Amino acid sequence: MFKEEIEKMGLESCYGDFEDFKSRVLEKNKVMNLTTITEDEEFNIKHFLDSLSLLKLEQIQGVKRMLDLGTGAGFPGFPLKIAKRDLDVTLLDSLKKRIDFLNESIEDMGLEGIKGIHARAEELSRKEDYRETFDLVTSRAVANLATLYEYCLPFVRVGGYMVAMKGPDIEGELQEGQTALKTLGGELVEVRKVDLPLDIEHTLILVKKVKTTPKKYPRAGGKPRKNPIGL
Ligand SMILES: C[S@@+](CC[C@H](N)C(=O)[O-])C[C@H]1O[C@@H](n2cnc3c(N)ncnc32)[C@H](O)[C@@H]1O
Repeated sequence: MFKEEIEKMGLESCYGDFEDFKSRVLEKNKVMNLTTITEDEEFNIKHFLDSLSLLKLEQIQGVKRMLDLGTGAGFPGFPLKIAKRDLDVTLLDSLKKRIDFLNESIEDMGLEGIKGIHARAEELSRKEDYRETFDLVTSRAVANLATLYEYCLPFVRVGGYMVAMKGPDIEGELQEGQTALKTLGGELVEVRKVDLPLDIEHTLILVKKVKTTPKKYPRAGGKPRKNPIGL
């Protein structure tokens, strides 16, 4: 089923790389915690097809430099790089072992224009080389929206986008995140429902950066998570 789905997307030439990366994740998963999804087809759908659902957003087409924040075992950033070789991808996570695994995989697979960085989002976005420099910041399963806006938006250049990958029930989080979104210079563009095989329904929250983020954000000391803006 996966092969047919990626053929439909015109990505059949990438099939070998998807299989290669999956083997690496599953092999490493025996010695460290990378994913609870180990069954083949479930992995293909929940990790690969879900990550690739971002390509349905037309705003993604012109993106050159993207950051995947809280990438874990590389989702969605790694599959996006496999699918779009001209994309410059930074994979960010605060767990060093996961970033070490990703950098080893990048090297072994001979990929260029992709790197893993071990840091906390709130600290890295204060550095000049990273602040407001990305065309796109993605994030899946990292935090609630109000917190996530404070993690992600400082990295996005004005005119760029952030996409939060969420489950089906998102209304409450969207409401709660409104103050944070406005404070940090974001504007909600679209809430797109995505249907995946096995009747899985996910939601993509597409936000545009319309104004620069005030210098005092993100706040230090774990505040974005403990005390989200507006809550
Ligand atoms: C539940 S995992 C999700 C991983 C991946 N995005 C996925 O969907 O499979 C959340 C990841 O976010 C990372 N993370 C959480 N807070 C972070 C922060 N403030 N800065 C960087 N990484 C963070 C964690 O270390 C963890 O690997």
